[in-house]
Amino acid sequence: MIELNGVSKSYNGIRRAVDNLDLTIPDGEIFGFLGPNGAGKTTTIKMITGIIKPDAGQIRINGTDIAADPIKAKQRFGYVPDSPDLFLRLKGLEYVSFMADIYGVEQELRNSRIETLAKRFDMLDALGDTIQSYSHGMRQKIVIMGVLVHHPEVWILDEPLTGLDPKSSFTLKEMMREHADSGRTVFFSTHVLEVAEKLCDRVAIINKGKILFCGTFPQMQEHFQSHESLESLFLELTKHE
Ligand SMILES: Nc1ncnc2c1ncn2[C@@H]1O[C@H](COP(=O)(O)OP(=O)(O)OP(=O)(O)O)[C@@H](O)[C@H]1O
Repeated sequence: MIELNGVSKSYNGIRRAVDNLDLTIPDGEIFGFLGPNGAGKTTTIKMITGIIKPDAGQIRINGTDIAADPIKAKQRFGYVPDSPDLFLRLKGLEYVSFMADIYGVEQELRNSRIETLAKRFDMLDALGDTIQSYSHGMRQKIVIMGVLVHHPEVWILDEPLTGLDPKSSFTLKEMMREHADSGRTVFFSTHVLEVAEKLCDRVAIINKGKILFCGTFPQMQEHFQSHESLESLFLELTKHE
Protein backbone atom coordinates (compact mmCIF):
# COMPACT_ATOMS: atom_id res chain seq x y z
CA MET A 1 0.00 0.00 0.00
CA ILE A 2 1.18 3.52 -0.80
CA GLU A 3 -0.28 6.52 1.03
CA LEU A 4 0.32 10.19 0.26
CA ASN A 5 -1.19 12.88 2.46
CA GLY A 6 -0.97 16.58 1.58
CA VAL A 7 2.23 16.15 -0.41
CA SER A 8 3.61 19.29 -2.11
CA LYS A 9 6.84 20.17 -3.89
CA SER A 10 8.12 23.36 -5.57
CA TYR A 11 11.39 23.69 -7.43
CA ASN A 12 13.26 26.95 -6.86
CA GLY A 13 10.35 28.14 -4.70
CA ILE A 14 8.35 29.07 -7.79
CA ARG A 15 5.35 27.11 -9.13
CA ARG A 16 4.27 23.96 -7.33
CA ALA A 17 5.29 20.90 -9.35
CA VAL A 18 3.12 18.83 -7.00
CA ASP A 19 0.31 20.55 -5.13
CA ASN A 20 -1.21 19.08 -1.97
CA LEU A 21 -1.54 15.53 -3.26
CA ASP A 22 -3.67 12.94 -1.45
CA LEU A 23 -3.53 9.41 -2.85
CA THR A 24 -4.04 5.92 -1.46
CA ILE A 25 -3.06 2.89 -3.51
CA PRO A 26 -4.20 -0.25 -1.69
CA ASP A 27 -2.74 -3.75 -1.91
CA GLY A 28 -3.83 -5.91 -4.83
CA GLU A 29 -4.05 -3.08 -7.31
CA ILE A 30 -2.32 -1.95 -10.50
CA PHE A 31 -2.51 1.82 -10.29
CA GLY A 32 -1.77 3.96 -13.36
CA PHE A 33 -0.43 7.47 -12.89
CA LEU A 34 -1.22 9.50 -15.99
CA GLY A 35 -0.64 13.08 -17.02
CA PRO A 36 0.79 15.27 -19.78
CA ASN A 37 4.48 16.24 -19.93
CA GLY A 38 5.53 18.26 -16.92
CA ALA A 39 2.39 17.30 -14.94
CA GLY A 40 4.32 16.20 -11.85
CA LYS A 41 4.44 12.41 -12.24
CA THR A 42 8.21 11.93 -11.91
CA THR A 43 8.38 14.47 -9.09
CA THR A 44 5.71 12.48 -7.23
CA ILE A 45 7.51 9.19 -7.86
CA LYS A 46 10.83 10.67 -6.71
CA MET A 47 9.17 11.77 -3.46
CA ILE A 48 7.54 8.37 -2.92
CA THR A 49 10.92 6.69 -3.37
CA GLY A 50 12.74 9.15 -1.09
CA ILE A 51 14.98 10.60 -3.83
CA ILE A 52 13.68 14.10 -3.20
CA LYS A 53 12.01 15.46 -0.08
CA PRO A 54 8.53 16.96 -0.19
CA ASP A 55 8.11 20.53 1.08
CA ALA A 56 5.04 19.32 2.95
CA GLY A 57 3.06 16.15 3.54
CA GLN A 58 3.61 12.55 4.48
CA ILE A 59 4.32 9.42 2.42
CA ARG A 60 4.00 5.85 3.72
CA ILE A 61 4.94 2.61 1.99
CA ASN A 62 3.18 -0.37 3.57
CA GLY A 63 2.78 1.72 6.70
CA THR A 64 6.41 2.93 6.92
CA ASP A 65 7.08 6.66 6.61
CA ILE A 66 9.76 7.22 3.95
CA ALA A 67 11.08 10.34 5.73
CA ALA A 68 11.08 8.88 9.26
CA ASP A 69 12.46 5.42 8.42
CA PRO A 70 13.90 5.51 4.88
CA ILE A 71 15.88 2.25 5.05
CA LYS A 72 12.87 0.22 6.21
CA ALA A 73 10.61 1.91 3.64
CA LYS A 74 13.16 1.30 0.85
CA GLN A 75 13.32 -2.41 1.69
CA ARG A 76 9.63 -2.62 0.87
CA PHE A 77 9.65 -1.30 -2.69
CA GLY A 78 11.44 -1.70 -5.99
CA TYR A 79 11.82 1.33 -8.24
CA VAL A 80 12.37 1.45 -11.99
CA PRO A 81 13.40 5.02 -12.90
CA ASP A 82 12.42 6.72 -16.15
CA SER A 83 15.96 6.42 -17.57
CA PRO A 84 17.72 3.04 -17.61
CA ASP A 85 21.18 4.48 -18.31
CA LEU A 86 22.75 3.27 -15.07
CA PHE A 87 26.02 1.53 -14.18
CA LEU A 88 26.94 1.31 -17.85
CA ARG A 89 30.37 -0.22 -17.24
CA LEU A 90 28.99 -3.18 -15.34
CA LYS A 91 28.00 -6.39 -17.06
CA GLY A 92 24.30 -7.21 -16.84
CA LEU A 93 24.93 -10.07 -14.42
CA GLU A 94 27.21 -7.90 -12.25
CA TYR A 95 24.51 -5.25 -12.00
CA VAL A 96 21.71 -7.64 -11.04
CA SER A 97 24.06 -9.38 -8.53
CA PHE A 98 24.98 -5.97 -7.08
CA MET A 99 21.27 -5.24 -6.57
CA ALA A 100 20.85 -8.68 -4.95
CA ASP A 101 23.81 -7.85 -2.64
CA ILE A 102 22.23 -4.55 -1.58
CA TYR A 103 19.02 -6.31 -0.60
CA GLY A 104 20.77 -9.34 0.95
CA VAL A 105 19.40 -11.99 -1.41
CA GLU A 106 21.40 -15.15 -0.72
CA GLN A 107 23.39 -16.80 -3.52
CA GLU A 108 21.30 -19.83 -4.38
CA LEU A 109 18.04 -17.90 -4.35
CA ARG A 110 19.49 -15.09 -6.45
CA ASN A 111 20.85 -17.54 -9.04
CA SER A 112 17.47 -19.11 -9.57
CA ARG A 113 15.70 -15.75 -9.63
CA ILE A 114 18.19 -14.28 -12.11
CA GLU A 115 17.80 -17.31 -14.37
CA THR A 116 14.00 -17.12 -14.24
CA LEU A 117 13.98 -13.37 -14.93
CA ALA A 118 16.56 -13.64 -17.71
CA LYS A 119 14.52 -16.36 -19.39
CA ARG A 120 11.29 -14.37 -19.11
CA PHE A 121 12.93 -11.25 -20.54
CA ASP A 122 15.04 -13.07 -23.14
CA MET A 123 18.27 -11.80 -21.56
CA LEU A 124 20.19 -15.02 -20.85
CA ASP A 125 22.69 -14.49 -23.70
CA ALA A 126 23.25 -10.81 -22.80
CA LEU A 127 24.07 -11.19 -19.08
CA GLY A 128 27.83 -11.38 -19.76
CA ASP A 129 27.91 -8.16 -21.82
CA THR A 130 28.34 -4.64 -20.45
CA ILE A 131 25.21 -2.54 -20.05
CA GLN A 132 26.92 0.06 -22.26
CA SER A 133 26.60 -2.34 -25.20
CA TYR A 134 22.86 -2.88 -24.61
CA SER A 135 20.02 -1.32 -26.61
CA HIS A 136 17.61 0.99 -24.75
CA GLY A 137 15.10 -1.85 -24.32
CA MET A 138 17.78 -4.23 -22.99
CA ARG A 139 18.92 -1.59 -20.48
CA GLN A 140 15.30 -1.20 -19.41
CA LYS A 141 15.02 -4.96 -18.93
CA ILE A 142 18.22 -5.25 -16.87
CA VAL A 143 17.02 -2.42 -14.59
CA ILE A 144 13.69 -4.23 -14.17
CA MET A 145 15.54 -7.47 -13.39
CA GLY A 146 17.69 -5.66 -10.82
CA VAL A 147 14.52 -4.44 -9.12
CA LEU A 148 12.65 -7.74 -9.20
CA VAL A 149 15.58 -9.86 -8.00
CA HIS A 150 14.84 -8.91 -4.38
CA HIS A 151 11.08 -9.56 -4.72
CA PRO A 152 9.92 -6.15 -3.46
CA GLU A 153 6.41 -5.93 -2.02
CA VAL A 154 5.58 -2.66 -3.78
CA TRP A 155 6.55 -1.97 -7.40
CA ILE A 156 7.05 1.65 -8.42
CA LEU A 157 7.71 1.96 -12.13
CA ASP A 158 8.26 5.24 -14.02
CA GLU A 159 7.38 4.69 -17.71
CA PRO A 160 8.45 1.02 -17.52
CA LEU A 161 7.24 -0.02 -20.97
CA THR A 162 9.20 2.61 -22.93
CA GLY A 163 11.56 0.92 -25.37
CA LEU A 164 10.42 -2.63 -24.63
CA ASP A 165 9.66 -4.86 -27.62
CA PRO A 166 6.13 -6.34 -27.77
CA LYS A 167 7.12 -9.65 -26.15
CA SER A 168 8.97 -8.02 -23.24
CA SER A 169 6.19 -5.49 -22.83
CA PHE A 170 3.66 -8.34 -22.68
CA THR A 171 5.84 -10.19 -20.16
CA LEU A 172 6.16 -7.17 -17.88
CA LYS A 173 2.42 -6.46 -18.03
CA GLU A 174 1.76 -10.12 -17.20
CA MET A 175 4.15 -9.90 -14.23
CA MET A 176 2.50 -6.69 -13.02
CA ARG A 177 -0.87 -8.46 -13.08
CA GLU A 178 0.53 -11.51 -11.24
CA HIS A 179 2.08 -9.24 -8.59
CA ALA A 180 -1.15 -7.32 -8.00
CA ASP A 181 -3.19 -10.53 -7.98
CA SER A 182 -0.89 -11.91 -5.27
CA GLY A 183 -2.13 -9.05 -3.06
CA ARG A 184 0.71 -6.56 -3.65
CA THR A 185 0.87 -3.05 -5.08
CA VAL A 186 1.96 -1.91 -8.54
CA PHE A 187 2.22 1.84 -9.14
CA PHE A 188 3.33 2.95 -12.59
CA SER A 189 3.34 6.04 -14.74
CA THR A 190 2.66 5.87 -18.45
CA HIS A 191 1.81 7.95 -21.49
CA VAL A 192 0.34 4.92 -23.24
CA LEU A 193 -3.33 5.32 -22.48
CA GLU A 194 -4.44 2.13 -24.25
CA VAL A 195 -2.18 0.16 -21.88
CA ALA A 196 -3.53 2.01 -18.86
CA GLU A 197 -7.12 1.38 -19.94
CA LYS A 198 -6.54 -2.36 -20.33
CA LEU A 199 -4.14 -2.99 -17.45
CA CYS A 200 -4.98 -0.70 -14.53
CA ASP A 201 -7.49 -1.36 -11.80
CA ARG A 202 -7.54 2.39 -11.12
CA VAL A 203 -5.92 5.47 -12.60
CA ALA A 204 -5.17 8.99 -11.44
CA ILE A 205 -4.81 11.85 -13.90
CA ILE A 206 -2.51 14.60 -12.72
CA ASN A 207 -1.94 17.97 -14.36
CA LYS A 208 -0.02 20.98 -13.07
CA GLY A 209 0.61 19.09 -9.86
CA LYS A 210 -3.05 18.45 -9.03
CA ILE A 211 -5.16 15.31 -9.34
CA LEU A 212 -7.97 15.88 -11.83
CA PHE A 213 -9.50 12.42 -11.49
CA CYS A 214 -8.82 9.25 -9.51
CA GLY A 215 -10.80 6.03 -9.90
CA THR A 216 -11.65 3.13 -12.19
CA PHE A 217 -12.16 3.63 -15.90
CA PRO A 218 -15.92 2.84 -15.66
CA GLN A 219 -16.17 5.38 -12.81
CA MET A 220 -14.46 7.90 -15.06
CA GLN A 221 -16.96 7.25 -17.86
CA GLU A 222 -19.83 7.56 -15.39
CA HIS A 223 -18.39 10.74 -13.87
CA PHE A 224 -18.15 12.39 -17.29
CA GLN A 225 -21.33 10.67 -18.57
CA SER A 226 -19.45 9.47 -21.58
CA HIS A 227 -18.62 6.18 -23.30
CA GLU A 228 -15.44 7.58 -24.79
CA SER A 229 -12.07 5.85 -24.49
CA LEU A 230 -9.60 6.76 -21.76
CA GLU A 231 -7.61 8.62 -24.41
CA SER A 232 -10.56 10.86 -25.34
CA LEU A 233 -11.45 11.52 -21.70
CA PHE A 234 -7.81 12.26 -20.87
CA LEU A 235 -7.55 14.76 -23.73
CA GLU A 236 -10.83 16.38 -22.74
CA LEU A 237 -9.83 16.58 -19.08
CA THR A 238 -6.40 18.10 -19.67
CA LYS A 239 -7.16 20.43 -22.60
CA HIS A 240 -8.24 23.50 -20.57
CA GLU A 241 -5.64 23.12 -17.88
N1 LIG B 1 14.98 19.48 -11.12
C1 LIG B 1 14.05 20.35 -11.46
N2 LIG B 1 14.25 21.69 -11.33
C2 LIG B 1 13.29 22.58 -11.66
N3 LIG B 1 12.07 22.24 -12.12
C3 LIG B 1 11.81 20.93 -12.28
C4 LIG B 1 12.77 19.91 -11.97
N4 LIG B 1 12.22 18.70 -12.22
C5 LIG B 1 10.97 18.94 -12.68
N5 LIG B 1 10.73 20.27 -12.72
C6 LIG B 1 9.47 20.91 -13.14
O1 LIG B 1 8.42 20.34 -12.36
C7 LIG B 1 7.26 20.13 -13.16
C8 LIG B 1 6.86 18.65 -13.09
O2 LIG B 1 7.88 17.88 -13.73
P1 LIG B 1 7.89 16.28 -13.72
O3 LIG B 1 9.20 15.84 -14.27
O4 LIG B 1 7.50 15.80 -12.38
O5 LIG B 1 6.71 15.97 -14.76
P2 LIG B 1 6.25 14.60 -15.47
O6 LIG B 1 4.77 14.51 -15.28
O7 LIG B 1 7.06 13.46 -14.97
O8 LIG B 1 6.59 14.91 -16.99
P3 LIG B 1 7.01 13.95 -18.22
O9 LIG B 1 5.77 13.21 -18.61
O10 LIG B 1 7.41 14.94 -19.26
O11 LIG B 1 8.14 13.07 -17.75
C9 LIG B 1 7.61 20.63 -14.56
O12 LIG B 1 7.13 21.95 -14.69
C10 LIG B 1 9.12 20.60 -14.59
O13 LIG B 1 9.64 21.59 -15.44
